[in-house]
Amino acid sequence: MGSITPSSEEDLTFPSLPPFPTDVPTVPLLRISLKDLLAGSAAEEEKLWRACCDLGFFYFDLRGGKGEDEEVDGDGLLEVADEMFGLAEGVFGLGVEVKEGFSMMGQNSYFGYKGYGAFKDRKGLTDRNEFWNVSKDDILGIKHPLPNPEILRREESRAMIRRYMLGSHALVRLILGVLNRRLGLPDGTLQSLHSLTQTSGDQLRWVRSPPQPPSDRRSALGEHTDYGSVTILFNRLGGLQVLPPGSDPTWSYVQPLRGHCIVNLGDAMVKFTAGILRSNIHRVVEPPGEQSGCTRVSLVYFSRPGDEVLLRVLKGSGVIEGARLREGIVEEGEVTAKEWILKRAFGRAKGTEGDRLEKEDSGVEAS
Ligand SMILES: O=C(O)CCC(=O)C(=O)O
Ligand SMILES: [Fe+2]
Repeated sequence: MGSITPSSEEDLTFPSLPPFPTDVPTVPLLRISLKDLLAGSAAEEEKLWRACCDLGFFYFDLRGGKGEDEEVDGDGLLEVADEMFGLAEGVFGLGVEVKEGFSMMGQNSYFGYKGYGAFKDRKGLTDRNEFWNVSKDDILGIKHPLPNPEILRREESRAMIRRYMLGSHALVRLILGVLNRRLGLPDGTLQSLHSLTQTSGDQLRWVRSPPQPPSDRRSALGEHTDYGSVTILFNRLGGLQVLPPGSDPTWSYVQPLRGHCIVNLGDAMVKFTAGILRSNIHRVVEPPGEQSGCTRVSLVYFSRPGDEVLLRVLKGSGVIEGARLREGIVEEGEVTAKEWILKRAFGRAKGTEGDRLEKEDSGVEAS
């Protein structure tokens, strides 16, 4: 695994942070240019398709990418993502007791706060992160507002989060549009399963992991596949690792690149396409090298199918039907996205079997 070698005129580092080391294994994710994709580049579309089939992870270069309808706005999203990192400081800076008052466990809800060490991995080891989930349906007024601390009830915070969610969702729709075409599905199929106005488990998450004692280090966030559809991730410090497919896989870092987000597919896309698309195992460990002394915060948008969407192989595409037959997938029973998300989310809280993929079980925790 080489390291990312940007073309010489590009500086994709984060000047205010210690550098990402050059001597650790990294995954050479494909870099897709939003600008070129929007301009209709067939080569860019082909790269996106390959990345989604082969690894299920890619970099999306957001710089200068603006759609005609103004919904997709790469620079606008980069800007609001920056502001969202600022808001995260205020949210995590609240006292532990305040934060615990919004615990997702206490509320038996998937939204709100998860305290440091509240989840266990399969080996029973507790995590080394705290996170906060905010519901898209709350922010867009599709459901009534959930309990939130004052900092997240402020209209300026809600407006910022709304912009961030709309911007991320616009990217998701663009990606789904390309995949829909390549899969030969009837026009708009994937987009309609991920409509903004439907109730869904879509959410943002901030994840925060403080430095760990050198003598006692472990994953900050255990290995898992995401269980939704498309994840849009903003990283600044290293720590995210992917286990690439292959006979002798090595956990490899994803080097954060300024101006880019990281996109990965979740298990719902694998289900819908009978395994044509890939959701890859990943985890978060301490930032590498000189970065290990820093507190790591990441910003994630998880898009998921609408609550009532059935998690099953999609009809209407010969390509998908061929894959279903090849894989011998016979579907029994019906699971809605809502049921599936709750099962996967709370399986994880307990570190139980409930949190695993079924047939395509990768034997790992899900996120
Ligand atoms: O923090 C990251 O970079 C990744 C987070 C993640 O994988 C998750 O929350 O599912
Ligand atoms: Fe994840």
